[in-house]
Amino acid sequence: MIITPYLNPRLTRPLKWLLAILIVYYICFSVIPTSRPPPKPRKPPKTMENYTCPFENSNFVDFDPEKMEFHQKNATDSKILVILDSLFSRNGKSIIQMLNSQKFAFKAEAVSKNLPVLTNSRKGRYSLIIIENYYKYLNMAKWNRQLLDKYCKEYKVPVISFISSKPEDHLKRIKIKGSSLWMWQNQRIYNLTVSPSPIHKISRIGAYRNPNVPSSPPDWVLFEIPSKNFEPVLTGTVRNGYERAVVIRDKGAEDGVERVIFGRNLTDFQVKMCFLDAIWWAMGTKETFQSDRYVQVDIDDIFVGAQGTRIVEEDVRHLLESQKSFRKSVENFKFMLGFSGSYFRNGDDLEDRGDEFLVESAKEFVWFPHMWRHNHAHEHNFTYLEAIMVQNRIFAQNMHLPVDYPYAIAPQHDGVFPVHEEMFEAWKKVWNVSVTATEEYPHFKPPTARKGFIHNGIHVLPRQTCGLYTHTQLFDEYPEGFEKVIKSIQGGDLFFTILLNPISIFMTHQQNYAHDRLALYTFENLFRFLKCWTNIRLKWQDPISSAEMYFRKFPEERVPVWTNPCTDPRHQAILPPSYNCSRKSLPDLLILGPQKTGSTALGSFLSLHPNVSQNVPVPGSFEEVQFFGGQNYLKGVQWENLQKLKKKSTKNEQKRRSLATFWRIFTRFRLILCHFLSKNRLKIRSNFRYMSNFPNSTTFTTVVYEKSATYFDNSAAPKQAAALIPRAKLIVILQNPSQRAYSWYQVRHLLAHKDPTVISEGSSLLSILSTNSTTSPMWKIRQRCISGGKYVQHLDKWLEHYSLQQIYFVDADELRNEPAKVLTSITKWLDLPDFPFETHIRFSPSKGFHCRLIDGKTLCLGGSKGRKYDEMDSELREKLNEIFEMDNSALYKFLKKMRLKIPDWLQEAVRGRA
Ligand SMILES: Nc1ncnc2c1ncn2[C@@H]1O[C@H](COP(=O)(O)OS(=O)(=O)O)[C@@H](OP(=O)(O)O)[C@H]1O
Repeated sequence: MIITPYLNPRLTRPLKWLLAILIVYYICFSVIPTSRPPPKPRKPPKTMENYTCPFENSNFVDFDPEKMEFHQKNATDSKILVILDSLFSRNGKSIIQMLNSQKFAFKAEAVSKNLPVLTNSRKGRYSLIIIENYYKYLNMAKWNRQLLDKYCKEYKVPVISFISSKPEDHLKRIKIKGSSLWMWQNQRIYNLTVSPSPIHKISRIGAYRNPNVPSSPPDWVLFEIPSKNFEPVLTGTVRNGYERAVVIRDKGAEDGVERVIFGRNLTDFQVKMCFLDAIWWAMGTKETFQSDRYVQVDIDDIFVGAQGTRIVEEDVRHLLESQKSFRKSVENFKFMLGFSGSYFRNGDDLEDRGDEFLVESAKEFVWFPHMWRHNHAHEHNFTYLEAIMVQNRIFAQNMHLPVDYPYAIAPQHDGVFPVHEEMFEAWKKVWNVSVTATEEYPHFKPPTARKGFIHNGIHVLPRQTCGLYTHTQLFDEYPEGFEKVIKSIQGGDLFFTILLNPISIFMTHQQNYAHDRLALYTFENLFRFLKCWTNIRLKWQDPISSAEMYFRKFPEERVPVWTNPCTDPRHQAILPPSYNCSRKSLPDLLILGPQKTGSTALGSFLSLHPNVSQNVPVPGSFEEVQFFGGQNYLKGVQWENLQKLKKKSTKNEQKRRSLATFWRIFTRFRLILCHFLSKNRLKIRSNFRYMSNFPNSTTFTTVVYEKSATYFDNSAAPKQAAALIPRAKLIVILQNPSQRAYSWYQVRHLLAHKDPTVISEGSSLLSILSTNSTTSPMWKIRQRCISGGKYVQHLDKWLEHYSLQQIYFVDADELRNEPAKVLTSITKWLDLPDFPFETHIRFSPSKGFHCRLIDGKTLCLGGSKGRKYDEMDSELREKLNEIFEMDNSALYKFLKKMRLKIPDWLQEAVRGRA
């Protein structure tokens, strides 16, 4: 017999079968569990004492909003001047945050030898002056102090200031310079009480507490209350029982200047509330001040969460009970539940029952959609997003979830800001969404600076956090201890979030309502604390009404302010992969104009430099991008992308519809399909529009410029440009405004032949300029004609956002007569290598202007630049010079003060009128 090294097939076949059976058995009974694991033990609900108001039974005078008083000012702009000790001081930062949150216009400056300009030609620039350090105010240079006091008296502008203790100073009782007021420093107080002062709006008069923290040093500053000329706003009781003022109002009887002086910084919540009251007293009116606060609590991802962390039936019952009891503090209160259907019944048995009970109680809540799963919008295209939204909608229909409002929240706010156009489009198509909320606009931090915006018909409201995340589930395991939650509720961040925002939309998660129900404790106690200490009325309203109210109150926020997503790590993380932050795609230089000053010539000469590139020509807007302050800005940074998408939408309408049906039928195979779709998702994604105007800018050694002569006198452009390209350099061309207006008129005059309603033929510039009726269409033309020449007025706006060092001024006459010289100076300023412009620019006698010399050919600008028309007659010149007299004089003073070169035409203009 031959023994082979191989086994006989008759033997191996049964072995193979046995092995196969074993594998199948293993898969069936080990990898795929036959039954769910038993529910994990759950934490019992925490039994903890709720907050009780220390003066619950005291008889305070009821707050009457009708009786509120506000400070009456003379003619001033509604703006605050803030003079800070330094731009980085802690108290200074708190002041700025408060002003930001209340959306008051303000100008903050570090204290310096020079006071900022306080008036313009007609009125005062500021209606409140906040000085961080009262000592600096008292010891100001005599002439500055006189100037400031005179301004405050004349315009009835109050001063708010802070005085702090000097721990090393042995003097306790000090007389305040120039006043009958005495102060005590380094004091400890045992009772802090809200005095009956008309300054209070939010603080409840009579409310008191012992603010003493045993370990804190005795560092309060207290004021003696000398006479009726002074009024205590907050009082403190010292050890021997004397009452002194912690915040005092100097009614101005002694020197005509009203002041509110704080003997404490903003670290104490009662003092901080008092500061809020004081700024509203100084800046507000009965119409603008509001004591109602709207609170919306969203429970995001109501079905999302790991097994063992989710809500059960008993938690849902408590949610319902709390909702009812919250209505006693918050009018109409309703929890808003955000759902992703894919996770329904994804917990253990108890949790699945919890999900079912939620659905059974659906009509008790307000429901809003997320995605089908926890999908990150920026990773997907319109088709995919639409499909998963449809799937979630089918879930809602099947479960009879009442989705009553066109409100949705994107998982992790992804796609809301930075805007992912395709998500906005899908939202509108599937859910008809008109309102959403995000924490990311303009940036996550600081929360006090969060804003809203409207884009593509969707109202985006600011969203707030309240410390209730998926990882903050239990009382005893709260990061940094439960004390942090208490602090936040009792005069901390959470308390102030409600005080500072007319509408607070809070994000919470379902885990916060499970086990020991941290969220219910948090809101119950927050509402109790607010009721105890403030006069505010808490209310709930649906998000659509909130959006309407928000943008009615803050209409200036309607237009979004686009920022560069590459400068914010959180935004960078949620950009489509096609967006490449390592590629330079924004300009470093803006040629602002104004119109008709030679900006096209300047740009074309600058482009001769090998290290300079320009935006690609844009048809239909005179080759200019005209993004900032224009219609293109409203379309968003992705507007071209959207147009492409829309075209595709109509073409692919049929295709998508059938895809949605396909989804309905084959939901079980969704993951495979997701995978398939995600492979194709890059097909219709493209770059941001504004950025795609700069395709040559692949290297960082190149200066990329954009020239839009409409920017200079556009009031929205400075803010919008500074938000997107804060480090950009700017060029402004200074042309004699009379000449500039005349050149501008030539364009209008030519256009008039096509549009007789704008300027009827024969309307001379002189007649347009002589128009007095501000309601006539001619007045509009007049204003547009002269606007660009009011240099300082517009420069003021640019200088609010850019430093003077970022701006280069070109003399238009010099540019016209000696362009190479001007260009060489600009090259130096831009830190570019030298370039022999003189060999590339040549004067063309036929054109009458300098032109580029390229490959031996003279290339002049087109017929619309450097036109031939009659000289201005002397009457018109005189009229124009008269119109611009004040503006020219302001420009002269400005350039002189800043030690900048004064163009010859300006020297002459000012001398001529002297
Ligand atoms: N080299 C050269 N070639 C042609 N034109 C020159 C040049 N240098 C300065 N200028 C003056 O520029 C005026 C047009 O200004 P802008 O380019 O800023 O006009 S626009 O606002 O962009 O339409 C234009 O105005 P008009 O003369 O009224 O046409 C010129 O006076």
